[in-house]
Amino acid sequence: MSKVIVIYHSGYGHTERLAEAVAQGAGAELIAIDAEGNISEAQWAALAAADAIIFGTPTYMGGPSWQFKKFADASSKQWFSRAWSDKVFGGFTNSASLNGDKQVTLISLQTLASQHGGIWVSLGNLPANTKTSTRSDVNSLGGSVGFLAQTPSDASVDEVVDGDLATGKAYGQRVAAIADRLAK
Ligand SMILES: Cc1cc2nc3c(=O)[nH]c(=O)nc-3n(C[C@H](O)[C@H](O)[C@H](O)COP(=O)(O)O)c2cc1C
Repeated sequence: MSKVIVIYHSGYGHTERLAEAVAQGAGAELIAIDAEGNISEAQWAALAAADAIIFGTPTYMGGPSWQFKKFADASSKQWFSRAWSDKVFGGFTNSASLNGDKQVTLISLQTLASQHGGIWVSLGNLPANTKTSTRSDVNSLGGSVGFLAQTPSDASVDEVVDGDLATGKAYGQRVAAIADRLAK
């Protein structure tokens, strides 16, 4: 089985719950970027040994959190040595508004993966966009590039939307399955 890592930042815990769902689906190890935007040397080593890396961040002001961006900039060391080249990558983001400009965040995660020479995994689910669709459905936000989630601004961590958790779990499964296929 491939080694998958979900590396994420979460300021207030909502994105963390989604990261846990993605990791559950992927059978992945979780790495949290801390409040200063750092991870340990052991965690950098774990990323180097991974077959697949899934990035996660809340959308803050239409982009990744600064802590995630600090991690992304720090990965320029791995960029120089092509250490993450040909790994499988995925990404997700969560914001308060249905749109909230979070596609911009997702594209920045896809771009980061591409800078590293990675192989990006799309979401793979059809959108749930009919009259009978609800937020409990998989992919009710209608994403395709990666996994998008929306947590209302007044929702507690326990109130993260069930359909988003299901979408995240399915996305994690997809990234892990593709990493397994490429490892053969
Ligand atoms: C500084 C800041 C900026 C934010 N900017 C956006 C935004 O651009 N669009 C949006 O829809 N929500 C925005 N939000 C809401 C967060 O994306 C939302 O509350 C999310 O669930 C937070 O995830 P977290 O608990 O993992 O930090 C912002 C929140 C903060 C604190």
